[in-house]
Parts: sequence; C-alpha cells; structure tokens
Amino acid sequence: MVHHVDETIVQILSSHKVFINYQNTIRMKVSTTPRGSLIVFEGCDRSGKTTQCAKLVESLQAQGEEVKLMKFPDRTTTIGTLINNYLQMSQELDDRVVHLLFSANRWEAIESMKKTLKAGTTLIVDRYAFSGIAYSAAKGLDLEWCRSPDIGLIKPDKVIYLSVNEQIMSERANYGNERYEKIDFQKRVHNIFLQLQEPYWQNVSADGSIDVIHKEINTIVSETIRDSKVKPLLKLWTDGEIL
Ligand SMILES: Nc1ncnc2c1ncn2[C@@H]1O[C@H](COP(=O)(O)OP(=O)(O)OP(=O)(O)O)[C@@H](O)[C@H]1O
Ligand SMILES: Cc1cn([C@H]2C[C@H](O)[C@@H](COP(=O)(O)O)O2)c(=O)[nH]c1=O
Repeated sequence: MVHHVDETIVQILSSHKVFINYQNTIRMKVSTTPRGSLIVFEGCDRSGKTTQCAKLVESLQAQGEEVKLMKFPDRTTTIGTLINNYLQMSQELDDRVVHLLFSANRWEAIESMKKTLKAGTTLIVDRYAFSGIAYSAAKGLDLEWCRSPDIGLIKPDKVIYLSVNEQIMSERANYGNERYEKIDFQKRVHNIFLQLQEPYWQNVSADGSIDVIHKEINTIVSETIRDSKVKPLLKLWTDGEIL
C-alpha cells in the first residue's frame, strides 16, 4: 500500500493504466502497452501522399517508434482486385457498387488495424474513408449516403490533408492514367474534402519541396503520437469506443 503518492508519479502511473484510488493507494495494476496512433493522409491524386507517408515511416522508425504503413485501396485482396480493374478502366461498375467495394476494402482490414494499434504500433494510412466520400460525392452521389458504410471504422487521431494546386498536380508523373485523374473532377473532390474537415484534421500546403513538407508533417505527427498514447480508440462518426 502506498500513501500520499506524488502528483507526478500519479500522472506517470495513470498513463500506464495504473490507477490510484481516492486514498492515494494503488488500486489496480493493468500492464497494457500504450496504444499506437492512427495517422491518415488524404488529398487529391498526385498531392504527394505516398511520398510523404514513406518519408514519415522512415523518420519515425529512426526515432525508435513502432510504425506500419497501410494504403487504401488495398489492391492485393479479392475486393481490391475489382477496385483496381475499375480504376484502370478495364471494368465498369455502378457508382454505388464501387463505393461499397471501397468501403468493404477498409472493413476487411479493421481487425488487423485494431490489433496493430492496440499492440502499440502507429499506423500511417495512405487514404481512408474520407477519400471514399470525396470521390463518390464528386460523381454526384449523396454525401451522407456515401458516409454511411464507413460509420464505425476506427477514428483517426489525425488526418493530414495535403493540398496542392490542381495544375501542379496534373503535371506530375503519370497523371491521367487512372479513372479520376482529370483536373475538373479533382477540383470537385478537393471541395468535398474541405466540407469533410473536422477538428482532428490538419491542412498542409504541399506545393513546396518534399523535405520542407516532411518537416512540417513530422512535427505534427510526433505531437499526435505523444498525445494519443493514453486516449481511447474511438469509432468514426459515431459514439463509442473500439474495444
Ligand atoms: N512536393 C513535391 N514536389 C514535387 N514533386 C512531388 C512532390 N511530392 C511528390 N512529388 C512527385 O509527384 C508524384 C506523385 O507523388 P505521390 O505518388 O507521392 O502522390 P500521391 O498523392 O500518393 O498520388 P496518388 O494519390 O495519385 O497515388 C511522384 O512522382 C512524386 O515524386
Ligand atoms: C480509398 C479510395 C480511393 N478512391 C480513389 C482515389 C484515387 O483516384 C484512387 C486510388 O488511387 P491511389 O493512387 O491508389 O491512391 O481511388 C476512391 O474513389 N474511393 C476510396 O474510398
């Protein structure tokens, strides 16, 4: 039994889920690992997401963080293969069908994401549910209809939105090869992304050099990882904790 535990010690212990009761005695000790953070990158095509995700993973690893990179769509699964064929225009699908496939492609990853985060590994994710809404709503589908299949996924700790001038993006390598890579369509996508922003979003202007953008992102993400360690994992767009 411990009496009159110092405030600093109380804070350190509670961040590791060791609780002190009202008499300042140690009540319970559950030795759980602090969780990893869910960091999502969003933006239009060729805004630099993949480049920045790779640099971030490299620098976090160099700082000693456990970190894993993921990407949506994950084109390696059966659902991902259908999506890939659609994006490369070798297959036509109804807009609603492909929207639901993109969402299903995220749901098929949820158990592994949950396990990874709970084990203390930070996930860096290249596109998530916000792309799902932005691209489908830009085709004219109802925005709230587009949101509904992704309700209950894991809520990100931070969404980093990379914004780049559409003309600059269109001049980047291989632009135009896939279905959505047209300037007017990307402008509509960008406007919908702006409507989706919530307090946990951070806009980063990505017109500048790769290294300058990386430095800004690194600062944002280091703070997020530090702050989210003791927060519960929440569900996206609905109340509740991910158990
Ligand atoms: N800040 C930058 N300045 C100049 N070129 C860049 C910058 N960031 C990325 N690029 C280049 O632009 C191209 C697209 O970058 P990247 O693949 O990272 O974008 P993306 O957002 O992941 O694209 P997509 O969503 O279309 O797959 C690449 O050739 C990359 O080297
Ligand atoms: C996740 C997701 C993506 N899209 C669109 C956005 C891009 O045009 C492609 C994916 O391209 P990437 O180079 O692999 O990033 O798919 C979408 O329409 N809906 C989604 O949910």
